[in-house]
Amino acid sequence: MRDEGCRMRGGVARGALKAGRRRGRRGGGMTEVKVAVLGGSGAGKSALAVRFLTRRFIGEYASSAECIYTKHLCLDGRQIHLEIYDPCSQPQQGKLSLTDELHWADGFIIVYDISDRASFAFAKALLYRIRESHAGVWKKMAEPSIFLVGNKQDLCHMREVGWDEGQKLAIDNKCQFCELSAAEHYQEVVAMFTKVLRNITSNFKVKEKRRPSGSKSMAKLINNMFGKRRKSV
Ligand SMILES: Nc1nc2c(ncn2[C@@H]2O[C@H](COP(=O)(O)OP(=O)(O)OP(=O)(O)O)[C@@H](O)[C@H]2O)c(=O)[nH]1
Repeated sequence: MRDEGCRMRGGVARGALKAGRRRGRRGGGMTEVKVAVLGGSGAGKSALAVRFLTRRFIGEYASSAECIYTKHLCLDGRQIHLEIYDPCSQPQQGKLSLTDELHWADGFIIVYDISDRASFAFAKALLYRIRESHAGVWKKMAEPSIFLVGNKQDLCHMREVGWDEGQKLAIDNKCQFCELSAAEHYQEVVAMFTKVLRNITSNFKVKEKRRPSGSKSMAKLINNMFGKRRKSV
């Protein structure tokens, strides 16, 4: 994967989520990929996104503003315009709406902190909400790509959530799983994001194959309308 720089758009994220529902192709042969990083407060959402984008772990991150980071990169010869949505502090109680996120994102990274059981319960609720929506309103849309991440593996001496619990939750929800530390495992963070991007772009390829191109479908329509008539004359 080749890195071609990144940019951050803060404050306007909610509006951008509502506006940016176009999927897949972007001008200039770019593929547009949108990933939402979700999880309980303090699970390490910003740390993961910033680590991937800048290689740095800076320790403290503003949690009062949601933002969308953008990055251009080249993956498997494909130019990608990546947008990463990082919400501000997500309350671990209350009703989960996620409507905008579900509509906006092509894929989700659900983060919990292995030293905080409440964050694991919240990750479970998020997965349930995504699955539930997909089975309902959005069932005609492509299966979203989901990666469950147990963060803060460097704090395993304070572990409250077992590796096997994370693995089981991922299997039950048909998603990928890993444990890592945004603080200490840069390569693992990159590998995880790369898997998410590969998964999403291969979903796009399946969709492209299934859907006939504009000109082909127009030809089919014309054929259906006039071809049959010609036969009967
Ligand atoms: N030890 C350790 N601390 C981490 C790791 N990742 C994040 N942190 C710390 O956990 C705290 C919360 O990290 P954030 O990235 O702000 O978490 P967040 O989920 O974006 O938090 P909110 O925006 O408040 O919801 C910060 O103090 C980070 O330094 C990690 O891998 N290991």
